[in-house]
Amino acid sequence: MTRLEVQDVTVRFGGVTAVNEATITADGGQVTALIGPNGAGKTTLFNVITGLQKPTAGRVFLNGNDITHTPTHRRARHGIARTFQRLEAFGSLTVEENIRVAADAIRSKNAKPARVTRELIGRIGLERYAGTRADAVPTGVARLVELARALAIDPALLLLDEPSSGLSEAETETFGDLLRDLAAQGRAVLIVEHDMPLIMRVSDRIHVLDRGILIATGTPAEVQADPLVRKAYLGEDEAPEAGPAPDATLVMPAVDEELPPPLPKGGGPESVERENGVLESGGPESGSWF
Ligand SMILES: Nc1ncnc2c1ncn2[C@@H]1O[C@H](COP(=O)(O)OP(=O)(O)OP(=O)(O)O)[C@@H](O)[C@H]1O
Repeated sequence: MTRLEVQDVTVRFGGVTAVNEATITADGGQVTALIGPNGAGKTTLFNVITGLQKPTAGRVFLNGNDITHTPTHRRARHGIARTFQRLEAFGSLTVEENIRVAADAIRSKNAKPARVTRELIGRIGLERYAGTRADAVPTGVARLVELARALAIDPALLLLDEPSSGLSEAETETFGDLLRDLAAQGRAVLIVEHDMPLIMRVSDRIHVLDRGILIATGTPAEVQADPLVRKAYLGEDEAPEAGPAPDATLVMPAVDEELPPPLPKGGGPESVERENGVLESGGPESGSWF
């Protein structure tokens, strides 16, 4: 079974310590979440796992093998796939062609790229957009194209960076089910996401980063009841006294009351946002967490 281990990873950018001795794991068959406020170091840690960012210190292991210095393209061959916060699909290619390009990369595994592409289009529900240019589809659909492209290499470890931004409520619901299915297939799914109801619903385990430091790891209920996490959510002055673990379903409304409401979910086709031809994530830019 797949196992990712990130051990004591530190990343410094000049005087900024983006990640500070963080240790996290992600296992096959599970959805693992990495959450934290803006600037907590989540994307930096993803970059370390995929090889885009060299850690200042610490190591990364996949199935016990040290991949800390393995180049990004070789990590992909080892079964690590990733989607980005800022969408990366080829705008001038159709949705189908985008997926096909990725599927072509696994020829060596004896899978037929055309069949893989067709199956993914059906499975992710992209039939309607298969012939549409990727730069002409709604943001939510573009996110699903990213996911399909990542799945085309049949990854053992799937890293998703804010995959639900731009999805409508209904699309998010379906997306959550899809994540559970992917884990049920034995994949390790590691997700960075600001949509807390989604995270609490789909995650087996959650790691919480705050200013580069791992402050908690546990089940959704454990993490929501953790005094340090609640302090990070509510701010220094508003943190409640540490008390008995509240029921997970009770925590969310309480937290919502304390913070500004989250940005609304993208509304499907109407939520397309583009800048210089690049599809935007539409993700939350505010400092609010829940
Ligand atoms: N290339 C870089 N050079 C300098 N500082 C950086 C760089 N990349 C990230 N940082 C800083 O490192 C810290 C962590 O950033 P990171 O993007 O990893 O956080 P994040 O948790 O993913 O935030 P968000 O939720 O907003 O995406 C921030 O203070 C950020 O400004």
